[in-house]
Amino acid sequence: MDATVLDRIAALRIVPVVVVDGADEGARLADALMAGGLPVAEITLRLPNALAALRAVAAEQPDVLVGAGTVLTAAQVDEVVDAGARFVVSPGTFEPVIRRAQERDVPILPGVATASDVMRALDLGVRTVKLFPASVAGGPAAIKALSAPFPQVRFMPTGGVNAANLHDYLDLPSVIAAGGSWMVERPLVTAGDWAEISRRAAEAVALAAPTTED
Ligand SMILES: O=C(O)C(=O)C[C@H](O)[C@H](O)COP(=O)(O)O
Repeated sequence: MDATVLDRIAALRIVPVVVVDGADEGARLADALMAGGLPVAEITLRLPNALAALRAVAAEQPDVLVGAGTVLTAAQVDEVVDAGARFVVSPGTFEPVIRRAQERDVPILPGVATASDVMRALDLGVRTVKLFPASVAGGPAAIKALSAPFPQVRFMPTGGVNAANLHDYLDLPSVIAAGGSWMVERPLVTAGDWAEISRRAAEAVALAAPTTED
C-alpha cells in the first residue's frame, strides 16, 4: 500500500472532485489545477470517457496526484488502477471494492455515513474514510461524534463542502482533507474556463493554509 499517497492528500488538504470527459478535458483540467497550486484530482467515473481523462492526466501530468471517484465495483477498481489512478474513492463501504483496491495495493477511501459503515471499514482494514454526503450526514458535528468511539479513524468529508464551510471541517483533528467540486464545477469545464478553475483552486489552497493561530 502506497502510504505516501494518503500523506500527500493530508498535506494538500483539499481534493477537487472533478467531472471530466475525455483526454483533452482531463489534461487541461490537470494543467489548470497545477497552475492554481493544487496538484491533485479525484476524477469521477460519471461520464463515458472519464477513464480516458484519467489516463491522460496520469500520462501527461505526472506531478498531479490523480485518483478515481464514483468507483462502485471491483471491475472498476481494475479499470481505474490500470488507467493510472493512485487512489480510489467510493461513495459507500462495499467489501468487493475495498478488497480489490487492497489487492491492487492502492489506497481506498470508502464512503461512510454511519457508525456501522465505519465499523465495516475498520473490519476490512481501512482507517481513512470519506464522510459522504458530508453535509447531509451531519457535517462537522457528525465527524466529532464519530471520532469519540473511533479515535483512530481519519476522515475526508465530501459532499456539500465549499469555500464557506471548508474550515469547519479542516479544523477538526481527525480530518485529513476535504473533497469537493466547488472549484471545478462542470459548467466551468464545459465552458473551457480554465483560468477560473485555476483561480478557485488557488483561492481554496489559500483558504486551507493553516491560520497563524494554528
Ligand atoms: O460519487 C462519488 O464517489 C463522489 O465522489 C461524490 C462526490 O464526492 C460528491 O458528489 C462531491 O460533492 P459536491 O462537492 O457537493 O459536488
